[in-house]
Amino acid sequence: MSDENTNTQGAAQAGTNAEKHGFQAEVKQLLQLMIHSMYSNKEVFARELISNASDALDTLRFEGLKDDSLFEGDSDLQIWIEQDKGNRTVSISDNGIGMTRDQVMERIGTIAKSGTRAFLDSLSGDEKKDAKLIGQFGVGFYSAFIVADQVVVDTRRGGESTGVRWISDGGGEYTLEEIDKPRRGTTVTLHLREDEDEFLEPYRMRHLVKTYSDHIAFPIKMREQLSEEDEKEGKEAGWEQVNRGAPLWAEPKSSLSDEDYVEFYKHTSHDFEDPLTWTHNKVEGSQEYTNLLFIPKRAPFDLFDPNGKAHGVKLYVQRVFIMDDADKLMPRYLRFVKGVIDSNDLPLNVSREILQNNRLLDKIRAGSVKKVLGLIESMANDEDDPEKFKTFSNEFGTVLKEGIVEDYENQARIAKLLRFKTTTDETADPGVSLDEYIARMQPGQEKIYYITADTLAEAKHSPHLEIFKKKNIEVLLLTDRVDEWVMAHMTEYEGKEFSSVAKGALDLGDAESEEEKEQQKKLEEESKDLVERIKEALGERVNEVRVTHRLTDSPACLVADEHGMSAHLERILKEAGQAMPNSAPHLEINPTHPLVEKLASEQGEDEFNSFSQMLFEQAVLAEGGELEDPASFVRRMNQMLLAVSRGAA
Ligand SMILES: Nc1ncnc2c1ncn2[C@@H]1O[C@H](COP(=O)(O)OP(=O)(O)OP(=O)(O)O)[C@@H](O)[C@H]1O
Repeated sequence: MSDENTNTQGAAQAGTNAEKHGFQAEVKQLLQLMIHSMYSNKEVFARELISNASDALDTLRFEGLKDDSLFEGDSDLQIWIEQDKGNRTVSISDNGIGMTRDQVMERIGTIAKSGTRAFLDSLSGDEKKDAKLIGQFGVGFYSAFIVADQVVVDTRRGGESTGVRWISDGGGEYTLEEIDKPRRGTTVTLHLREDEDEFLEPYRMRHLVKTYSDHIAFPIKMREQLSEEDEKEGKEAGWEQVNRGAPLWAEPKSSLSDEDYVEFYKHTSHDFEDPLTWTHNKVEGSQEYTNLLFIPKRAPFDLFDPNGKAHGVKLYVQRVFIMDDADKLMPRYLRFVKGVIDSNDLPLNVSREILQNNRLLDKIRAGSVKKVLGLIESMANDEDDPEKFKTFSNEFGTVLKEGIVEDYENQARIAKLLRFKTTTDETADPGVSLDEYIARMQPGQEKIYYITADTLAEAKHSPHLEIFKKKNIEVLLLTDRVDEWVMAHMTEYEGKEFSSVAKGALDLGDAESEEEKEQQKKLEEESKDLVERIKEALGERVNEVRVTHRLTDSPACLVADEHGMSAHLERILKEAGQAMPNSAPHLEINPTHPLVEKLASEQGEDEFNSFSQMLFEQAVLAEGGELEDPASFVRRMNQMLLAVSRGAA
């Protein structure tokens, strides 16, 4: 067994048939950054390489279910760690699935993750901060270069006749050559850097394995430690298992410590930070399964990248790894959840096709979603430790919102967990809940009001909010990209309807007194002529002109149809390249505003027209919209300024 676990004498020299290849530019940059910013956490290499070995064993066990020949008669799956003081190397070997030459080129030397470039650009140069970010990106195999100045990978895929050797010093190039490799699987040999001799000490590596990889489901073996006597006699050390070697999730909760969970999380998720929280359940009854699900502390950099592939939740059947296609196990809106689900009932020879429409799996998924929502609820209700929910909400609140659309069955539960900035409390961290909103609704107020906009400033200063401010009615300020879409699907909460302040004729219900309603009616009567004249002047640019109910300080604003799209949504869709029919908005005017009074007294036809256009155009701007003909707006504005200054002179 031992003969294969180290592959070189001193620094490895590429053989004569070796080919040189260059790293992808991103890899080069990531390597340099990693070596510098991760140095204070250099021991992560052990966890990362052992995780990769364990994944390779999992894959072999799964593929071997269908193709027994992959095992090549050796189904005793293990990981070996060998230290060689003479050559100053540490090697980590597995008899897992291994890689073909093409796979090596594809997987080591390139980074397939989408958004890598953007990620690298987002690094600040501050080593401490960057270390956290890189950790979240997944340092993986490349972490080997933190402690090694040369890394050699020998690998042979199960069933292939030849192996391949990959050698690199992390400087931008690697060589590849064909080798003879009797044992299937992979050996990664690290030629340690000058000051890294600590990793040659057996107790140091054992400690690392115990600390970080105790619950890897496969035996991790190291050399027995010989007594002085045995050494004198020249006895060769055998192998002994140094980790616990049982899958953590299968053990009873009572025997596990928080450290056990944290260590396991870091392994399965390749996360660098501790998880925020977790839930571990053994479900028995008509279905038997175990789930161990974690919520991370930080959103991955590609959370909103449609091509981003999160590590997500892994499916096991009777402890055998089956797949990590997170979509089947967790809905999209919980894509940040990590961990394992292990079923006792699914057949071991399941294929992805079978899993496509599997009722058992659907039930497991539904049960696991309920557990995750329960976990979030317990954070939200934990008054002793509000920080956790704050972190959760700030990192994942936006994704959770997608659940309103995606998971109708749990909509009410999800809505309860959302937090919003509002006109009453825009500094609340993480925000105001709908329950809090309802508790402070004004007497007579029946609806939950909201406004959507691109930015908080735009939302806050919208003229649509004027009457709400005056009446002390709280309005939710929605500025996430998904908000329009979410609100189209969330019509009510606890029997209270949602209402956009920018849509339809405003009805404040009993929040308005009879007297106010009378006054409004009177104003509408008196302004009939003015409304008609403005409508005539604006023609097709507006749908309807009416006297506002919303404004107290502004002269005019735009309003969308009750059931139509808000101007904000129309803009989002246009920006996304969707062809939009040009739907004209309603213009609401405030006849008590001095500018509108001035307009009403304008006798000249041309002046009235020009003034009306300007009123409309400033309403478009106040809404965050763009003018089709900004130059004409500026011309009209200048004309008016001149007229005013002449009048003043
Ligand atoms: N011991 C191994 N046996 C087989 N394949 C391996 C082994 N180590 C690495 N690989 C392959 O190389 C790929 C890249 O590994 P790397 O550790 O960089 O990234 P990762 O494990 O996919 O994700 P992360 O960046 O989160 O660690 C792996 O996905 C795997 O396909």
